[in-house]
Amino acid sequence: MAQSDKKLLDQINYPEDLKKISEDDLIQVCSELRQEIIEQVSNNPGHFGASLGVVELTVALHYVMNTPYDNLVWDVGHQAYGHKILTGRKDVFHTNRQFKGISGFPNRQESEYDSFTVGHSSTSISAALGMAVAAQLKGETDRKTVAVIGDGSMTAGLAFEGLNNAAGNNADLLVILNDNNMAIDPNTGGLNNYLLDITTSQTYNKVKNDVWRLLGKFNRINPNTQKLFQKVENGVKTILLKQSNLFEALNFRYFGPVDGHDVNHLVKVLSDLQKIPGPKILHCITKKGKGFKQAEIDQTYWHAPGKFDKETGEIIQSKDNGPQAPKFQDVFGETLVDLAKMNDKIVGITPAMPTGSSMNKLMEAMPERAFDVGIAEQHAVTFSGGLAAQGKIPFCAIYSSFMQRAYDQVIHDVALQDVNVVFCLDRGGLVGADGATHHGVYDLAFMRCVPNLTIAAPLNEIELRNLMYTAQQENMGAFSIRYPRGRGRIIDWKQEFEILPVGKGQKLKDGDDLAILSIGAIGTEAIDAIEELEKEGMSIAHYDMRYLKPLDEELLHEVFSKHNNIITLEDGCIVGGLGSAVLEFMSDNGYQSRITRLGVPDKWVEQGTQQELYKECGYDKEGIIATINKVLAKHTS
Ligand SMILES: Cc1ncc(C[n+]2csc(CCOP(=O)(O)OP(=O)(O)O)c2C)c(N)n1
Ligand SMILES: CC(=O)[C@@H](O)[C@H](O)COP(=O)(O)O
Ligand SMILES: [Mg+2]
Repeated sequence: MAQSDKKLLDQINYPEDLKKISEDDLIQVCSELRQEIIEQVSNNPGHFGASLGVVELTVALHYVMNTPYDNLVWDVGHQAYGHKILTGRKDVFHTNRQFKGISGFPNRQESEYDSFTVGHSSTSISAALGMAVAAQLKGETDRKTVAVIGDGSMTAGLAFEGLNNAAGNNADLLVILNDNNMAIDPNTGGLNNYLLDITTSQTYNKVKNDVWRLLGKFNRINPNTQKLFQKVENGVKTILLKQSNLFEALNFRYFGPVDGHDVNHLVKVLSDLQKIPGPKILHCITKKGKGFKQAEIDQTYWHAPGKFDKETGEIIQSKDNGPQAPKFQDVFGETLVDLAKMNDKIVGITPAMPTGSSMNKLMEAMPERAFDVGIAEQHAVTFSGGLAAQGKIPFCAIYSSFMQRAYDQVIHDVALQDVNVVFCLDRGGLVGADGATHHGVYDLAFMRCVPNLTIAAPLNEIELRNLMYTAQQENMGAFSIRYPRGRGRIIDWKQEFEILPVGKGQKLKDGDDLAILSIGAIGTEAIDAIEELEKEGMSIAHYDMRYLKPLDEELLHEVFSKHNNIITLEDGCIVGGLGSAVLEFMSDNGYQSRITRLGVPDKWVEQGTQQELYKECGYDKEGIIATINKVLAKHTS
């Protein structure tokens, strides 16, 4: 049997095992944990740089805290791989993000060490505060609560709502600000500049050192002299306030910045902070990708790389199967640049996803007309509303699942204003390995009930391009276009622009036995299914609705007058989307066909490849064929 090179990590399955290791050996534990993450993720891709950056913090936290009794809340959770490995999941970590495997994010259903299910950013402070207050109410005075939040996630309004509330109620909460000066792309905005300032300012650091010296003394002195300490500390605090420390001004005690890669120092600091009650913040400076050269250099790429060689860092390319169709996000990015050249009213907005959404293409081509507003979906939408109120045409690109956070802004600050904002909802539908927190399956349903909003979903890349072209025509109002994660099928997609009339779908093919009504790119699964069934002599009609709102009623009258059996197909929740809209149409118009709805059932769908998940939900090619056969077997005899 091969000798393990992880002698210490091999002995650790749970934090109680970690606690048996001597402080002197913690550096070695960190090195082995880092190596484990590198080996696992090189072979089974996932989030990488963020977990490498918090190895020392993770080890120190589990060394000092009494988890799971103490609550440890990770923000986003993409950095929690080390946490998972140290809390009972080392042996199953190779199934990370896979179908029926473990989740890529902390998940309450998966482990008692995951105190909160996460995936969307900036929830940690509010959730941790809730836990700290609950502990207070239950009289659990010994129970500690820690939130770990990145500098990127700290830019969201929700994080500040949590800070504001925490400061007002004096609960025992430690917020660890993991500052690596990066989001997925470089972090932006005033807070980012502020954090850089307090990290580098000489005067500030002198005051900080005084605080640490006092803290050291505090641990050695007896309780009777603590009052004296507090007096001195209040004096220091006043100086800090004079330095305009934002967190101090919010009534948090601010400590740091500290080196987030010095595990022994972190253990000491965290132990010290456990003795200080009330809301406090520890500012840790870390490097995203720490310990893997390439990941430290190109931090955006290595946020979530594909497979790579764990020794050399070389990316392992998938087999070359000839020219590939583009990713939908790239069709969006390139088309936006083309349109912005033609129409000078167009501007682009992304909440912290320039690379993921391909807004970076407009940022490169026309930097003055593209805005990365930080992780701030609500602001991104209202900011777009303001731009549009002054005659601009904002293309606001947001992942469908993150748009959930900005629902009121869609209604109140765009639709109600009657302005021309184009929402480009990327990752619409099941997204795959990110799982339940990230599936973009609700937008069709939650957008459909908003008045004054046009809702479209392209069948393919050419339609995406043309819908974007259509949406920026005069007086189009609020317009939402959703498209999936990944690639389409059309290689030659850059064709002449064409207007796709609002509220008009298309008949893709005639047929007698049954009709499929689909919306969006999932329609290609129906195309494949129909092709297969035609070989067996079946005749299936297929309509691509293209617009969910307004619905193409003319087309629907045609469908209902010809067909008794209709299947609706959408890569979205079955409650409230296309299927529901078609049922409403049928009822309103007195038709009596049989409608079978295919889409995401009313339950949580976990992680897997997109194909595995389409299958699980019954709307991959085989699932569609099975449904057609079932419907026809039941109703044609
Ligand atoms: C509401 C929401 N918007 C966007 C994202 C996408 N996202 C995931 S991680 C991340 C960057 C987070 O930056 P930071 O908190 O600094 O963590 P780091 O990756 O630097 O460790 C973003 C934008 C998300 N998960 N949730
Ligand atoms: C953690 C997080 O929210 C992002 O990193 C997300 O996983 C990105 O998804 P894509 O890979 O689809 O860009
Ligand atoms: Mg960061």
